[in-house]
Amino acid sequence: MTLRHPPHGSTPNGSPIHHAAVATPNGRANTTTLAESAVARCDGVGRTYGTGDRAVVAVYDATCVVSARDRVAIIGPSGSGKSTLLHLLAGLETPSAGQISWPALDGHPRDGAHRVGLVFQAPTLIPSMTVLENVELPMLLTDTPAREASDRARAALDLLDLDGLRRDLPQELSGGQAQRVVIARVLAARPRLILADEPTSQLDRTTADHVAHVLIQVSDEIDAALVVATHDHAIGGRMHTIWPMHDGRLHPATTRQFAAAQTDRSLIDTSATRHHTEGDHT
Ligand SMILES: Nc1ncnc2c1ncn2[C@@H]1O[C@H](COP(=O)(O)OP(=O)(O)OP(=O)(O)O)[C@@H](O)[C@H]1O
Repeated sequence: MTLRHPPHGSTPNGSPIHHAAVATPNGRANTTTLAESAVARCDGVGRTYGTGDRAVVAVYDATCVVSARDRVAIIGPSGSGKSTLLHLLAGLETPSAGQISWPALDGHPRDGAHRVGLVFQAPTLIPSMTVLENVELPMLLTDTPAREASDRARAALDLLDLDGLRRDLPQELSGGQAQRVVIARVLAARPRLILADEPTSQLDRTTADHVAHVLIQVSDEIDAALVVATHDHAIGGRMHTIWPMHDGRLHPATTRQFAAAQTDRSLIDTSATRHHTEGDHT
């Protein structure tokens, strides 16, 4: 099977490694390979949908590390594989090739307590439940005592200035309020890794900026790593690390390179790109 686009940038083993960028006192970015502190780690991960002439490689040979408290933005055109990579990192998809591990989560991204928190493009709230009940629900489903779930949900809603909306139903909320309720739900569950897929794409500029701010504030509050797939430069500019993605491939870059990436329309063009293959690469 061949891809239309050849690999970019490689390491001795042929795979680009995407390390966490770590700020240092002198302002320079260092890299870290602390495998034991990795919240999530991909080694040569691929995901192919379909087979034969219809096969599409959504993610090809991705090697990357998300460390504790990282702030990563995956930026790329529509169809470049950002959502698929997030789903792989969440353990919602199984790789067709390579391996994903979650060393700092005891190897289990979704078992037991809420180790991975998800924020999607459209707020995912249960329409028949109040705001408070929506925030409590995931904790109750994982056997958190009712009193504790209620306390944590109320505290999360307070922190996000949503305490006045506790009894409201999702249909009564604006888009920005609903997305903040989803973030409150993540905050209350205290995951180690937050994965957000275009969390601000349906919001106006002011609301998007506020939601982005809140998402980062919440990640700081609970010491979680944050990975956001986005076209939104306002979010990208606030992250430690940028992972440009194109045709299913991750390209190494850090925030220092982001200014250059912003002028490269190939990284932010929203036109769809697909990468058809002649077979399965696994
Ligand atoms: N379940 C699926 N079955 C078949 N093809 C899929 C599936 N999910 C994704 N794809 C294909 O994989 C490629 C990557 O899709 P993905 O949604 O990951 O890209 P993306 O960068 O998140 O796009 P967008 O920014 O539009 O959300 C696309 O060509 C898409 O059509």
